[in-house]
Amino acid sequence: MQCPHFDAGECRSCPLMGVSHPVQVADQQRVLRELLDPVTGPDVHWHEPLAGPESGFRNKAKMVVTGSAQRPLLGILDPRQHPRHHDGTGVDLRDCGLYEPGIATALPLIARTVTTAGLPPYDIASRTGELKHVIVTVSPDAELMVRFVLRSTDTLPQLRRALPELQDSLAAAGVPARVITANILPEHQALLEGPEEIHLAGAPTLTMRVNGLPLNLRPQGFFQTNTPIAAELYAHASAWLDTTDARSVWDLYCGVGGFGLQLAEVRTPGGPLPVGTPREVWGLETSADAVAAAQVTAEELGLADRVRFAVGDATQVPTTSPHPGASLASLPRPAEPGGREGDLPGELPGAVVVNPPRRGIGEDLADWLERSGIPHVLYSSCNATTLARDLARMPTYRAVQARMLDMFPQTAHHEVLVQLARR
Ligand SMILES: C[S@@+](CC[C@H](N)C(=O)[O-])C[C@H]1O[C@@H](n2cnc3c(N)ncnc32)[C@H](O)[C@@H]1O
Repeated sequence: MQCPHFDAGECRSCPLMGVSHPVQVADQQRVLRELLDPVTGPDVHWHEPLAGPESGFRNKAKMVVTGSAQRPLLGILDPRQHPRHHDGTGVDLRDCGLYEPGIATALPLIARTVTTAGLPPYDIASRTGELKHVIVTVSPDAELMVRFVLRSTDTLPQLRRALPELQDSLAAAGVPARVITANILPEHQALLEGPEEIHLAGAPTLTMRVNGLPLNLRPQGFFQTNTPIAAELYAHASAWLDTTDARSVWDLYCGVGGFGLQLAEVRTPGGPLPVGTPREVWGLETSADAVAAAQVTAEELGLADRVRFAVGDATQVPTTSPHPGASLASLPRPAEPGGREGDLPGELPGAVVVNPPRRGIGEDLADWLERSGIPHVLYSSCNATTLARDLARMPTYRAVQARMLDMFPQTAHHEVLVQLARR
């Protein structure tokens, strides 16, 4: 992939731009193995890395708005300036090759709305102006969620007046806006968004259809960056869990429920449980928006009797679980070698999926899992360094299989899924 902004030095978001994609993937697999092999040992079955397209894969654009209402720039603050002494000059990245085509189509139309509505971009040097960011997400059905991040509600009336024209133009371009919101971020801080979200038009959620599951995304909910690779990630988790006899699973850091909903029944033939065997799922997540959206999907799929999502801190799972008896003080003993789910004290699940942010699951949860007796863990990580650190605290688990998924081409980041089984 070639990028004029990278070549000009005006965007540094893609440090591997210019390195051929197969070399990027092979290098990352090598680095990953160097980090994990000392912890997991040699017996893991490493699948070939799974790569998708090297461009046009990002389903979300987070654009800083600079320039003027007449000539808005949608992109980033010029990275050649020092952040502390930045004069607010921006670089327009509407043509960034990483975005899915639906976003590339939408951005010029959204920029036109900035002009029509007369929204003055926020200027970080003078701390004046209103429009800070535009955040656009595109679904696999080519529908959009468009969010205007504003300093205050002052320009909301003029934005509202301009919306019908934006909606018409997006629909005519084949990328209808399913959700439009304003997010209010009053503080002068390097944050993407604030806590207050004002619904302006359309539905409350964007449907992200993944492997046939209608995942519901609310404005502040997390969604994996690269939809086709996310689909592969959930499908792998499903196939790998289907090699076990787990009939219940906890989805920790569940977001909008992608793992949990995919794992709600056995889907792969040839495993110990027949295809269609239902699983109990309990998901935990700190974002109330994401939990509400996950619960709606469970209800839409008719799974609400056995698939439940809750707001809570996964690192406190023993006390916030649906099994309050399983507090830190009354941890179940590890299963005996060869023990099965049914042998465990209490009502702990047959398997746990963890998919934490870059900081990993941390000491408390790793130690709890280590002592829990839970037979199977699927760890999906976007940071191999914290993954290796967490796995080192869980020596009772043996890594069975692992795969790198190329979620973030052009960068040194990737996703890795590891299946663990209690020794
Ligand atoms: C990498 S995302 C994974 C989301 C989801 N599993 C998916 O596939 O889309 C991490 C998620 O963890 C949530 N999170 C962060 N810290 C958490 C915590 N301490 N407990 C529970 N969830 C947390 C974030 O809000 C985010 O949705």
